[in-house]
Amino acid sequence: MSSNASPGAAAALIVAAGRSQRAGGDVPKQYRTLGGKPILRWSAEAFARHAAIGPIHVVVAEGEEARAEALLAGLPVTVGRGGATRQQSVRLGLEQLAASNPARVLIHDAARPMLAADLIDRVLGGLNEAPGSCPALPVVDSLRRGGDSIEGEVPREGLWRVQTPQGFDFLLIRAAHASAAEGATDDAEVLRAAGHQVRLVPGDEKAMKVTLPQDFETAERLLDWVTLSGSGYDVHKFGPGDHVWLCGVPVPHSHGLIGHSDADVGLHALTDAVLGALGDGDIGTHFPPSDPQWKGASSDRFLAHAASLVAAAGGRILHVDVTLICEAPKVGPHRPAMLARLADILHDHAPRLSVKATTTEGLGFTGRREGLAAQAMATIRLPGWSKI
Ligand SMILES: Nc1ccn([C@@H]2O[C@H](COP(=O)(O)OP(=O)(O)OP(=O)(O)O)[C@@H](O)[C@H]2O)c(=O)n1
Ligand SMILES: C[C@](O)(CO)[C@H](O)COP(=O)(O)O
Repeated sequence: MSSNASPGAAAALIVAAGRSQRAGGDVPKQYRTLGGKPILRWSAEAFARHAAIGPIHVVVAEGEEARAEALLAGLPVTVGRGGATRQQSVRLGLEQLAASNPARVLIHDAARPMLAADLIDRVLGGLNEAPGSCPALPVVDSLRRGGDSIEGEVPREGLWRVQTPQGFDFLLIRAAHASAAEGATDDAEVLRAAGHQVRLVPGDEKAMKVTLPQDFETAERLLDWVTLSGSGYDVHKFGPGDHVWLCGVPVPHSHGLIGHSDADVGLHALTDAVLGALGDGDIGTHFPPSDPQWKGASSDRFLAHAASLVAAAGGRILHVDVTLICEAPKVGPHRPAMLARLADILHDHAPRLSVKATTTEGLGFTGRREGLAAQAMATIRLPGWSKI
C-alpha cells in the first residue's frame, strides 16, 4: 500500500515496544492477530489510508525490528527502536522522526488497532485549536476508592478516559519529552506539564486498548463482522485433448478445454465468486487474458490470489460451493480429490467446501457436449467497522 499523503501532512508515530505483561501470551500483543491481521498492522494501515498523514514511524523493542518489518510489508512505514518505558519509546521515536521535519505528529499505541479515519480527523481538528489534541471518553460509571470494601467516593464530573492517537505540534512535544520527568502515562500529560494547552476531542469506544487477556475477544466482537456473498459463472469450449482441469484436478476425458489459461471452469467461477463477495472486480481485472504471462497458467494461482485479498482485508472465506455442469466427464469419482485440492489452495481460509455436478439432460450447449460450464458461490466475512 503506498501513502495517500497530501502536502503538509502530519507524521504518525506508533509505539509498539511494549512487553504485554498484562495480556500475557507467547508473543507481545502487537504481533498477535485480530480478525486474521496482526494488531500492529491494523493502525499502520489506517494511517497509510488517510490523506492527511505523511511519514509513519513505528518503534519496537530491541530485536523485534525484522518481525515488525515483515508484518508491515507493503506499507509506507519506517521501523526504529523504542525504549524501556512507553515514555522513553515516544521520546526516541520523536528523535527518529525529526529528520522528516513534520509540523505535526499523531502519537498512537499499537495496542489500539481499531483506528477509524474520523477519529484521526477529530484529533487533527483539535490541533487547529491548540498545540495538543487528545481523544477522550467521559467516565460513565460511578467511581469509588477502596480495597476490599468501599472507603469513599470519587466524583466523576470532569474525569475523562484518554485514548490515542494524540496529536501535537511536533517541535513542542519533542521539546516537552526531551525535558520531561519520568512517569507520565501519556503524551498529552507531557505537553500539559510543559505549560501548553491540550484540547479534548471526542474519542471512540472502538479505539480500545487491548490490555488484558479477555480484551482480544472484546476487540474481535467490536470488528462488527459483515457477511457477504458473491457468485461466479464460467464456460469453456471442448477442443482436442485427453483431459480437462476441474477444480484444480486433471480429469481424463475424450477432449480437452480451450482457454488462455488451463481453462479450469470450476476455479475460474470460484475466483469470480470470491472477488464478487469482496466487490473487487473479476478474474479478468486481476489477470487480463491479453497478458501473455497467463497463457497456459495453472488456475490455482487465480483462486489463491483472490483468497489472499480476503485475508489482506482482515477477512475470512466461510464457505464455497461449486457446481460443474456437463454430461461428461463424470465428476463424482474425482470429487474427493477436488475438495482436497480446494482446501490446499485456500489453506485454512475456507472451512466449508462443496463441489457438486449436474447434467442439463442433453439440452443446450453442455447437453450437446460442446463445452463445460461451472457456477460458484462464495461467502466471506469481513470486518465491517471501518471502510476497507
Ligand atoms: N516500553 C514500552 C512500553 C509500551 N509501549 C507501547 O505503548 C503502548 C501502550 O502500552 P501498554 O498497553 O501498556 O502496552 P504494554 O507495555 O505492552 O503492556 P503491559 O503494560 O501490560 O506490559 C503499546 O502499544 C506498547 O507497545 C512501548 O512502545 N514501549
Ligand atoms: C497512552 C494511553 O493509551 C492513554 O490511555 C495509556 O496511558 C497507555 O497505557 P498504559 O497502560 O498507561 O501504559
